[in-house]
Amino acid sequence: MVGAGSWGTTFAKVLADGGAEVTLWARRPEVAHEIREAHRNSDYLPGVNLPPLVTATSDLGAALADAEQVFVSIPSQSLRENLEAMRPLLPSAVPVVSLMKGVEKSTGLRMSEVLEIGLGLDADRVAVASGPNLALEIAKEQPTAAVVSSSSLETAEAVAMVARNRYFRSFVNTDVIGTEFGGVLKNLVAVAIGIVDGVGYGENTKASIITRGLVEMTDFAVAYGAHPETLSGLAGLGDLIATCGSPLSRNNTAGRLLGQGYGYADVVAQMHQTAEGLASLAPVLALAAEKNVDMPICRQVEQVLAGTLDPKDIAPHLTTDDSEPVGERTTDARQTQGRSRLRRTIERALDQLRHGGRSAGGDR
Ligand SMILES: NC(=O)C1=CN([C@@H]2O[C@H](COP(=O)(O)OP(=O)(O)OC[C@H]3O[C@@H](n4cnc5c(N)ncnc54)[C@H](OP(=O)(O)O)[C@@H]3O)[C@@H](O)[C@H]2O)C=CC1
Ligand SMILES: O=C(CO)COP(=O)(O)O
Repeated sequence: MVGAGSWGTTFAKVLADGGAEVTLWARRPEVAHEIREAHRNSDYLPGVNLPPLVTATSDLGAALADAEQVFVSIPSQSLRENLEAMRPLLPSAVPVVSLMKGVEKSTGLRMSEVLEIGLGLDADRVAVASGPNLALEIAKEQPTAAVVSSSSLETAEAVAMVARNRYFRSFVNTDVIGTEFGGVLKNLVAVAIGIVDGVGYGENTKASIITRGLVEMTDFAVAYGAHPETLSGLAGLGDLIATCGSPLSRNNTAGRLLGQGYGYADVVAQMHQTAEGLASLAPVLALAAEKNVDMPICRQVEQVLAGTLDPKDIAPHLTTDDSEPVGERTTDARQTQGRSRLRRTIERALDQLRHGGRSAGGDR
């Protein structure tokens, strides 16, 4: 496991509780020492005991030596700088799994793409795992589920087999784009919900934004080739509900601070853990513009971050243009939607034929 923050450490526990021997790589020797000697990571998971099958090192080579599967859980914006060191140390032919939920700011690439390029891997060796997975709840062994996705079903199943225990169930699919973008995009909606919480608005506002947020997530991901059912699954709707509903979410927390009137710099200074949504917002909006996908909620979050929108003006009566409510599309828009829905239905049918009657999307 590359990364010993809250998620890397928790996922190491998930794997170990399923019977795997796990070596965590921590960049700080003192973190590795505490995990090795005291079976704790008090910086990130206070009060949680780690199983004996989890050990740790700050030597990347020692962590990767003889690994049968490699999981990566560091902040998305720091992935690229770590790959050069990882590349010569990576055992050949093992799956590499991204647990990260961001896109690279400078390129707009998903984390699986950065792994493929930076480590020189075939897509079939790369998998992503995503779902409603708030680390602290899982570290306390509260039951949940996730999706492991790879363009190779065999790779996804091999990883899911290991990432499974009495409180953690892994489903599989081959819709990497949908699974990965689900995790990225729910963070942006969670920031919006945090802003709403911070302002003091109630459940109607939040439900409207969550529901419309899911539409934005689906429109965006489908425009990039995702299957819409993946966005209704654990990696989309599931994670959206968990992240928007929990004060444990760092994205939600960052939003709440913005809603309470703190500026972007203050929020970043107050966050001691990774809030991926803040860095993913700009590249996601750039990608959305490339495909003509309207993302009014994300745009409003961007304006709040930039200080050009008063947080209390964030609202579900969002418009696609100055006059048009988001959900009530014009006839033209409906016709375009109808056409793209037909195209998606045909693509799905073809995809099902390719996958022996099963769609690549959805959680299985
Ligand atoms: N926490 C959660 O509930 C979940 C998180 N995720 C995703 O997992 C990923 C990691 O997040 P999470 O573990 O929560 O983050 P944390 O902030 O808890 O931990 C970040 C980890 O990455 C290390 N790190 C920071 N900067 C670098 C760097 N430049 N190079 C190498 N290592 C670095 C930190 O080391 P140090 O301690 O030395 O700073 C720490 O071990 C994110 O993409 C997040 O979206 C996904 C599902 C659930
Ligand atoms: O991805 C997560 C839950 O699935 C964690 O969300 P935060 O990064 O907002 O804490």
